[in-house]
Amino acid sequence: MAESPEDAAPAATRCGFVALIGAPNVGKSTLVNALVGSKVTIVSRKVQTTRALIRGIVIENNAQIILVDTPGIFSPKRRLDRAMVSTAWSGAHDADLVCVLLDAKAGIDEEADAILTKAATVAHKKILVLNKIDLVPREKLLALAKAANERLPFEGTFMISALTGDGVDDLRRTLADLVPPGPFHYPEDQMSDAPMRHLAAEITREKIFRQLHQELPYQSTVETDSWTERKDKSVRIEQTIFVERESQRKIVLGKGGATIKSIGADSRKELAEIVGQPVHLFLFVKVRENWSEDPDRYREMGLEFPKE
Ligand SMILES: Nc1nc2c(ncn2[C@@H]2O[C@H](COP(=O)(O)OP(=O)(O)OP(=O)(O)O)[C@@H](O)[C@H]2O)c(=O)[nH]1
Repeated sequence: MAESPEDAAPAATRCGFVALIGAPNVGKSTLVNALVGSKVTIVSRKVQTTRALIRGIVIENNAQIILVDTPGIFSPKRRLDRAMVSTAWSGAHDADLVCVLLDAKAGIDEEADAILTKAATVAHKKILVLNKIDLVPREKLLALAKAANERLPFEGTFMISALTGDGVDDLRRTLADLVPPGPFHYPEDQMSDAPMRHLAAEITREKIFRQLHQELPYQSTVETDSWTERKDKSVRIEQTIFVERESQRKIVLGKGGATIKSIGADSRKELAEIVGQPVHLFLFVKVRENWSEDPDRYREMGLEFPKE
């Protein structure tokens, strides 16, 4: 976590880390985007798209809220999955405040049940956030809020729709009140400390997800190799997509390179919007057997490499 001298800001400011904890697909990334008001993490219909901790930063009144968007929590089987889960929980233990998100439509299902049990072991203040209220009648929400509050003590319960923005302002104000007093950790104009290279890799990965619907996306990763600002105010970005097998490389390339071309075009368009300047994107596809067992790839994604 960033350090700044105690006297760097007036005493009236507040600043803290808020971890979002919830089952895959509960809407954490959508909520981060709604709270921050600009796209900082990728959103996909497929589960477990968020692999690393990506923070969004919000200023509300005199408070700086640093959001830690954790990977979805689920029962880990593969090594990569275990890394994601332990990263998620270490985010919760390091934070000043924890938001436990429940999908209002799904209610307390098996996954939510496991999360509530584990959340009870986190010592920090916790807030219950029932998301997707646009999909559920009011009576059901009240019953769910009651059931969850009976499981563990929450500082407050919020019923929101991260998608429509309903209730999000209220939640933001409360988070601002609850983070501890202290100086800002980040410059005020900084929306996300996720390095642009990482965000750029996430965007390309999102396009791979969208275009290749089978098993493949889970066995691929993207790294940004270079990011060069050019004299004509455009930026040249080179990225490598790693897959595990030659057959997968062929799928990513597509017939005559059609698939990779289309992935690149989509990604380039979105990157240009985000950076606000023309982007030249170069994508390479490499086979790296067992990349999901390679500690270096984990470091690139901001994850700890689990020992077993
Ligand atoms: N109807 C409705 N859909 C929502 C809401 N919030 C999120 N969603 C949808 O739920 C899906 C999952 O949202 P994400 O934000 O990617 O979920 P996540 O928890 O970050 O998922 P992981 O990264 O897999 O952990 C997306 O299709 C969102 O559009 C909401 O308030 N209402």
